[in-house]
Amino acid sequence: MIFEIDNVELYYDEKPILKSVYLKAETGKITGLLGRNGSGKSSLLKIFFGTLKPKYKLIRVDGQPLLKSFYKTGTIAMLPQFPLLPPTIKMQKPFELYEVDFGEFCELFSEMKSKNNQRIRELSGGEQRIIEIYLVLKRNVNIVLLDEPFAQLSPLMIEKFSTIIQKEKEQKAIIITDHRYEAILDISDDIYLFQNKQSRIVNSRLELTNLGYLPS
Ligand SMILES: Nc1ncnc2c1ncn2[C@@H]1O[C@H](COP(=O)(O)OP(=O)(O)OP(=O)(O)O)[C@@H](O)[C@H]1O
Repeated sequence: MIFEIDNVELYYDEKPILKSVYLKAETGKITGLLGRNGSGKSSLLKIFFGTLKPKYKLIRVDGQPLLKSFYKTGTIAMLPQFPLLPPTIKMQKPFELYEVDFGEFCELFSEMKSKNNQRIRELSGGEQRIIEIYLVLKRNVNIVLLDEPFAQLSPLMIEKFSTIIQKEKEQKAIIITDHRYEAILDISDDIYLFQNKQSRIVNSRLELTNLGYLPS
């Protein structure tokens, strides 16, 4: 499947944030978004998901315009920057809500198995994030949006999730943004740089340096 967002125009209090932004994601591909702080990456993900209304945008799925908020279709999942899970529920509960196999999770993350009776608020920030990323990635949807999944993860966890993301892309389109640009460059099939309120495809690390995103 091909997912496109086109002609995005976003203003906050009349201040332009995004202008004529275009982005494409495809089943079988990881699309990485890079850009300086405040360049509009999170806003674009929220607009795609449907929780932020811009002045203008057009979303197409396999060429057909999508006329309702994407999240209302039940075919998209998003990991926002902020915590997703209610703090008082027990760790195992959201697996039922998201219809994700808890046993498989425990096999992959054996260190989390003994914590299955703990409440979300009793886990570390990184442990909570591990559960959230896993749930969003494993949901039965067509497209997954990940906003800074790696921010609280240790290097080994970043590697582990990079592997899971690469496996999940076989059935899904995945859009990911993170300031750990090495990890993003490693796993992404396509990279967009957000700059000057616009998005552009970049093809090499040198281009990212020449465009002033990476230090020379
Ligand atoms: N609710 C809001 N009201 C007003 N301005 C906002 C709001 N949310 C974001 N902005 C502004 O919009 C711009 C883009 O923000 P956004 O969070 O999309 O950037 P980002 O590229 O995801 O940044 P970061 O990498 O730092 O998370 C920023 O200048 C920010 O100050």
